[in-house]
Amino acid sequence: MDSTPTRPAQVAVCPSAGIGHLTPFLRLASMLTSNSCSVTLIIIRPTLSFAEANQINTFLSTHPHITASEFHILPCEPSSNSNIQDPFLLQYDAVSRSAHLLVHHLATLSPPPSAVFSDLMFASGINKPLYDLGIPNYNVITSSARFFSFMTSLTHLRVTRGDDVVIPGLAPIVGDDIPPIFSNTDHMFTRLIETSCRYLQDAKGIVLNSFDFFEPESISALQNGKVLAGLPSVFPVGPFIPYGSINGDNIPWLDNQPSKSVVYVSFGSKTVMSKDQIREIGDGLERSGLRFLWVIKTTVVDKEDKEELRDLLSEAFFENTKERGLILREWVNQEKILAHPAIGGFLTHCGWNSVMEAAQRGIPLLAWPLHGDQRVNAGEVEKAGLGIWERSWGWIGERLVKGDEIAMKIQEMMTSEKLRASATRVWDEATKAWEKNGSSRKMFETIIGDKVST
Ligand SMILES: O=c1ccn([C@@H]2O[C@H](COP(=O)(O)OP(=O)(O)O[C@H]3O[C@H](CO)[C@@H](O)[C@H](O)[C@H]3O)[C@@H](O)[C@H]2O)c(=O)[nH]1
Repeated sequence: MDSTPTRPAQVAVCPSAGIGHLTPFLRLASMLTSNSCSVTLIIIRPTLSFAEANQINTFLSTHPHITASEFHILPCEPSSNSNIQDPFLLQYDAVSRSAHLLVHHLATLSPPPSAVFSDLMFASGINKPLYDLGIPNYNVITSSARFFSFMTSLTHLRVTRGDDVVIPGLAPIVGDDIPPIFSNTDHMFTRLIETSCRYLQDAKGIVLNSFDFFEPESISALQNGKVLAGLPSVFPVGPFIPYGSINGDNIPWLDNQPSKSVVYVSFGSKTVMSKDQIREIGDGLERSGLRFLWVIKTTVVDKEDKEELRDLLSEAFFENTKERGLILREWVNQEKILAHPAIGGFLTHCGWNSVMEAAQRGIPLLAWPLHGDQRVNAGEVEKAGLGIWERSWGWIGERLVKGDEIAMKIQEMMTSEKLRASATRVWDEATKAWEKNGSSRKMFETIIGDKVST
């Protein structure tokens, strides 16, 4: 018997910008370190938001075995042809333009990585060089399998605004669910996604934060090569496992609410909506008569000044809901909130992390997408039985959705026995995926096995 001790695999984990991309990578880093890998976390500098900086600090303090290595990206540049204002999109572009420098940066790590887990935004700069160096590189996809299928298809199909998109192996993607920017091939973000996906073939594998039960059609079409021939192996290993103790305090108010009675309302880390729409949500929550925990964000990046709550909502609203509602403006610990027994439903924009976190807890969702992948994600939520989606509301901001409509849908989410049962089934299946012989666990073990032996 070979008595040589196996050296732990040296893994570099490379997230890109924004909490929605950072969080799944921190979870993955934690999962890898719990499975005997020695992990170096690449930290993009500068970070855009306080939330990211805090999350990284807390993560590193709770994971002393993980080494951090700062990677300074090139400055953001205003987009020449599409007038992009969103600081996160500009940051993705800067990450992608800096990606070739990451290869040199990785080479300076000591010991050098024997495997890399990197965000799709790095693909154009690192996939080919790492392939040539014989270092297995797994591109980690932070969105749904279905939206990923759409992104990879941009390499060969033209999107016409409003038209359904037909992808082999999948039910057509409804035209209205695709953000209009994807019909503009010159748009910086469209080019970024398309170019990145061209390099996927040089990756060792594609890691998805999804699981077989949740997205059977897309996962199987990706794995069988129907979506795109030449893709490397696809590993659905979701939901990524939360590592606990992220920043954000306990909310004692929740402890005093009855089981499954509270509607949690939050639209992710960077959502902004009009004041009128915020007032209508307030009206909806008031009319619903339900308890609620509402996280209001009025800035795209949390470093900007906040609007006074009293300027957003009326005195009457505060008076009428003071016994049953709590509004928070700061960063909350969503992971902890969703795990709290008082939470009975979640009005969400369907950012994929929020979807997977709700799946892990069996929390019924009411989907109201804002942008990007979120309408496609909402469709997956509905199909899997985790939530309901009122398509007529459109994207957030497309039309003013009135309080009475919101109240009706929230009540449906909170009272439907059928929905609660199907959401509980999703919870069971998400749990099973990570049990011994579960689909995600087996996939994860395959990656670890491949990597250690490379
Ligand atoms: O106050 C807050 C707000 C958010 N979160 C966490 O932050 C993450 C937010 O991620 P997500 O729900 O995916 O929303 P976004 O930040 O909007 O995510 C971006 O990234 C996702 C993954 O690519 C995409 O699906 C989204 O469309 C895109 O907007 C989740 O883990 C939340 O639990 C908190 O803990 N506290």
